[in-house]
Amino acid sequence: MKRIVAVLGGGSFGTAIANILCHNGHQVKLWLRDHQLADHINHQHVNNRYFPDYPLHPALIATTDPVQAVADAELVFIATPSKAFRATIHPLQQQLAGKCIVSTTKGIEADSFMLMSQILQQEIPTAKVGVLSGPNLAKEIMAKGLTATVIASADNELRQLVQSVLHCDYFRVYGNDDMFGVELGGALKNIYAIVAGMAEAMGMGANTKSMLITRALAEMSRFAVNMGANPMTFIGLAGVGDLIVTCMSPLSRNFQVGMALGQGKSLEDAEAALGQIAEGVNTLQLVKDQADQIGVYMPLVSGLYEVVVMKQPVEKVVRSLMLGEQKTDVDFSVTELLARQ
Ligand SMILES: NC(=O)C1=CN([C@@H]2O[C@H](COP(=O)(O)OP(=O)(O)OC[C@H]3O[C@@H](n4cnc5c(N)ncnc54)[C@H](OP(=O)(O)O)[C@@H]3O)[C@@H](O)[C@H]2O)C=CC1
Ligand SMILES: O=C(CO)COP(=O)(O)O
Repeated sequence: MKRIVAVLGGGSFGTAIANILCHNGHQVKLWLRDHQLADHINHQHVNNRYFPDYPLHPALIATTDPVQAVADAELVFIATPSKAFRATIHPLQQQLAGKCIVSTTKGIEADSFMLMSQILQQEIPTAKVGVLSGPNLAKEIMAKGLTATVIASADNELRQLVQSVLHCDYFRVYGNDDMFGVELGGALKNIYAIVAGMAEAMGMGANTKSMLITRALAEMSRFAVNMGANPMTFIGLAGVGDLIVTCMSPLSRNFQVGMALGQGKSLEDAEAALGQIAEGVNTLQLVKDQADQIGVYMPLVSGLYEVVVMKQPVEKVVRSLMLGEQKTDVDFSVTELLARQ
């Protein structure tokens, strides 16, 4: 069945999602800010700022008018950076009321420590809300590389709707009802991708990378469970899956920022050279403060904070991490997990 869908945010991920929706025969409007880029997409069928090498589906309509973009849509995806999320939806409160709205944004709001789904519930209380997250490098999706994602929502109808509009022979969509855990996983893994990029730039070996990814998973799930997430979510695509892809692929912008830092560049230069969003930089500061407040042990977050914010030499921080107090390997026992069910 042909659906009317809107995507707000015509950067890398919004463009990739809009293109799949068109590929699947749905009527799609993509909202973006830049008039010239919108014209180019409508006439040349290429997003020449974010994906100059990939043709877009010719049926994709770009618009710079957000009201027009969402007017007839029953389903709306939001793919703006977390910094711009509330400002994007606030003026559309009336138009978005009662619709199915899915955030694809992997970040946390500064000051409030709110996730995007929580902002949606606050700004548009009548909406049905979901979150799309997983190991989803936009460029690989544009290249039709085989990919899986997770739609998380408490609303079964929304989960089914999103599965039906997005799934195709190169994009598989799994469901999860732990929206909080899925969304937190997507935000947290960006921090560890920066650490992994630094390790890569410093020439560290496979043992080190494996240690980093595994301890990152332990740390992010410990934090998320403390905040109310289901620990099982972290063994899924939106947990360990997304952590692996962003800590291993040079396509990850967070990994690229880490690489630049590891090569001795300043954070400002690293972000400027990227020209796209790397959410992990803001998330680091917010999670460090929150972890300190609620008393969760997060040595990798603290170590990265020491390097990036406190400007401590990376060698000194690595040494103190390695020589830290001895800990157990796995935090959660099977008995404990079963008791949580
Ligand atoms: N890229 C990826 O592989 C994936 C990204 N995500 C998540 O999706 C979110 C968006 O990322 P992504 O698409 O990659 O980012 P990009 O940097 O590629 O694009 C960001 C988009 O948001 C727009 N934008 C930036 N600032 C504002 C603002 N203040 N108001 C309105 N629009 C704004 C940009 O417009 P303009 O071009 O005019 O600056 C652009 O259209 C992030 O949270 C990211 O973590 C999730 C899965 C995969
Ligand atoms: O979230 C992503 C892949 O799942 C994209 O990661 P980056 O934002 O680091 O590019």
